[in-house]
Amino acid sequence: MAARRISSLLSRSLPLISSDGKKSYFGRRIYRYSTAAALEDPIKPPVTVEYDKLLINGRFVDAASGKTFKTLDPRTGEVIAHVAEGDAEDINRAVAAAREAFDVGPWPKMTAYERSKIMFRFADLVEKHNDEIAALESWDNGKPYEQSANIEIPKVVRIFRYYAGWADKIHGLTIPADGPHHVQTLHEPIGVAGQIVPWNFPLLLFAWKVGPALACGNTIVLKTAEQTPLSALLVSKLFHEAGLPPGVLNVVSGFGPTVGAALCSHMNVDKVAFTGSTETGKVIVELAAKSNLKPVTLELGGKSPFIVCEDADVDKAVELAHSALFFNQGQCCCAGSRTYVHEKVYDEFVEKAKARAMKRTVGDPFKSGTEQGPQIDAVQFKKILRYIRSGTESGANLEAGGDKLGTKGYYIQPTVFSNVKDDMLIAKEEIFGPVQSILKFKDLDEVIRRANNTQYGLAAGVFTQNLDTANTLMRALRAGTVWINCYDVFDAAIPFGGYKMSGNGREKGEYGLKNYLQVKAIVTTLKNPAWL
Ligand SMILES: NC(=O)c1ccc[n+]([C@@H]2O[C@H](COP(=O)([O-])OP(=O)(O)OC[C@H]3O[C@@H](n4cnc5c(N)ncnc54)[C@H](O)[C@@H]3O)[C@@H](O)[C@H]2O)c1
Repeated sequence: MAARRISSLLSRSLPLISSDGKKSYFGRRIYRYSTAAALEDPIKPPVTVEYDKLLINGRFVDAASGKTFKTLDPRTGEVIAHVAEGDAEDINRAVAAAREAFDVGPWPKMTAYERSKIMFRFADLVEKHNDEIAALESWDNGKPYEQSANIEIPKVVRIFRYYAGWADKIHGLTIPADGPHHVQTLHEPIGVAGQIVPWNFPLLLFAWKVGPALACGNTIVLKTAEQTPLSALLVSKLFHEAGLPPGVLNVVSGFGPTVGAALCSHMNVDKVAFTGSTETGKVIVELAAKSNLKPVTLELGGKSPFIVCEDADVDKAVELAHSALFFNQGQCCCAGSRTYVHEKVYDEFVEKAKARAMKRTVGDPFKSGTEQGPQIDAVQFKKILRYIRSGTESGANLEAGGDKLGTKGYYIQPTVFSNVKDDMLIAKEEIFGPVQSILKFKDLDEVIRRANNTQYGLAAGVFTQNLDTANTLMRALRAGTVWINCYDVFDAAIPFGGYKMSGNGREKGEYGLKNYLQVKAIVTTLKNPAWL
């Protein structure tokens, strides 16, 4: 769809939620958001759903059972589409297609350059259809359209170009060994990769998984999240238009305990890559171990610290900490969900963080200027509201927000708690919503100990102008990524993954290729000595 048409639809006048209401509550003044009249009349998304079946062996097909499930609009809870619901039988069909495309070919037998050309063509097609794909992503997920169109889909394009560039640069080594032997290694694709993605970044995580797997010559059966099945079907169609042979990329929509479990348990799947909760990650590893011991890479949950040191420029730190937490409705595995602030700047920081949250524009994702849309679904919505209640009940100060917005869909007020203690649930567990928890600290040793005192280790943020402080923290923090004076920098070349129970393996960058390669050692006897 033409970009012009989409932007004209988006500029329809619709008021955003204003945030200037105030109300006395338990003797304290807290801020309240005004009634969300604007949310009652959702903007019609500028896209239609064309693909709602399973994609197996290059064709869109119904589920073997004929069943479908509903995918819902998070703005209203209304049905967007009925999508074919796969189960174990469909996984069998998809794995058979992927197996054939791997064992017989053509994918791993094509030259790397031919594979890379198809991936580059696909990236061009995604770029061409950017606005249409972004609209579908935002409709199914609830994230602001401008975020999808200007950040996420361009990043999908970048990831595919990055890995297309790697396809013909993957090679092994020659190794000097004792004795009369010529030793070399081949870096070979693993085979059929099972990939399971969550709903918070449906296409970006599709790209993180599909890009490196295809560059290395693997074939794929991918399971989308049941909340967001649509965008992967659309782009997979484009991949076939770009020349991807049938069977190389199969997409099976459906639920975790059926489709997901069948994929992880399948004896003909050679590897599983999973992104989702730590709880489900444990199930995945167990299913893989109990079947054929396939290797598993995991990108799981987090409770990442964002540390504001005493020398920080408070205004900049407030803005960065705000986006570190609230980006994508707070639904980020690496959200900076424990904001540690030095006592010298704490009071000023809390006041400004509250004011910033109050200014956050919550509204229809298709309205230009919206920073925050609805949460993904009723389950997450209720869970977040329970955490907010728990924060208040455990004695944290509710500085802003604290409630839902509107009567339709899953909108939640940007919420800020101060005076949060490490042992409160809101400081320990992953909320996955727009709830900022601010904690006070006195010195570096203390904040290092507290920041590391978690089962997670996905990411950390540090805000300081002092080089020694930055150097100390970047080494002491036990996390897969440490962002210094920045946050959420997701370049295609930068590896991403977790320490501890945030997962294992790294996605993106050169490291991401390792998940999809195995090493074969070739040893050839030489005449002794070889040069005679
Ligand atoms: N580390 C990362 O890169 C990263 C990125 C995004 C999200 N996450 C994490 O994902 C979680 C939110 O996503 P969610 O609620 O959809 O997680 P989830 O674990 O419930 O679901 C993720 C995916 O796993 C599937 N699944 C569920 N049960 C399964 C089973 N028994 N067998 C196989 N597959 C199964 C789901 O259908 C979905 O596709 C958060 O904890 C978040 O931190 C991590």
